[in-house]
Amino acid sequence: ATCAYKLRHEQMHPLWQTPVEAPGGNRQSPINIHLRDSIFDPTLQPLSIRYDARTCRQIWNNGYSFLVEYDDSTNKSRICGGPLVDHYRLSQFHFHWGENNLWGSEHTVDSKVYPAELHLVHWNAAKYTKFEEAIMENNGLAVLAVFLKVGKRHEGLQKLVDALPAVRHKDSVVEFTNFDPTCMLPTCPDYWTYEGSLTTPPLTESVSWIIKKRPIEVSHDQLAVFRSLLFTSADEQEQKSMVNNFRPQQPLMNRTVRSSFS
Ligand SMILES: CC[C@H](C)CCC(=O)Nc1ccc(S(N)(=O)=O)cc1
Ligand SMILES: [Zn+2]
Repeated sequence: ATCAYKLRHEQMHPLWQTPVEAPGGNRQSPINIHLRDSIFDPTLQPLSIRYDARTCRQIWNNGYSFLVEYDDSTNKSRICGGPLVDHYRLSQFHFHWGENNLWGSEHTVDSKVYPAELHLVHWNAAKYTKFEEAIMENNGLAVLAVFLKVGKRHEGLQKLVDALPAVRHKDSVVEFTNFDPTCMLPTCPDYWTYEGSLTTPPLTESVSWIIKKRPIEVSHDQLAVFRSLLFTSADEQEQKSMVNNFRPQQPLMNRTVRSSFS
């Protein structure tokens, strides 16, 4: 495991080879979830998740991952409950993955790493008027994370996989509609939660993280299509494959991870 860990660190995306420490960060993400130190919190509510496929708008390659973006001008796609006090609107979802099936996730569970991790990004529409404002506030964002493991083919994901070749290069955008992210959520309601940050710049400490305990399964071939994307734009001569786009893990500092299950 240590050799894979070392190899994983060396393969990391150049952006992270010199780990970017947020100035004075004491609630940075991602982290390892150490099960023995997590605390069951019986006051945690069930998560209430409502997504409307009709709010799905486009998919684009931002040079770091590929994002599926939603219309967040209404509360049609939103989450509330769980550790959240307010309701949060879905803005986009994206993934982080490795160059192989040995690593790729940002969070780990007792140091177990998954080949990929899904992030559904929401912002606090009860307190703020737009995403760019919420991103700067300590209760501004809620990211729902789901681990991916390699196994049987994920039928719901195939529509997304089929759209990826159209956004192969950085800054390419295509219309992408009628996709309900509910199909990518495990049926098991169990999750961990902790207060953290964005895992890419601006690294703002504004995220309530909600991490599902159970992974979803995708096929080896589906994950391979993620790795066919490029970090580079069409006009750059060197084409770099988009892999290992995960941030190094950050110190837990004075934080506790709570679980919704005992
Ligand atoms: C000027 C800022 C700009 C608007 C930010 C756009 C954005 O959405 N950033 C983002 C979102 C989620 C994550 S993660 N990986 O889920 O922690 C990381 C970065
Ligand atoms: Zn992410």
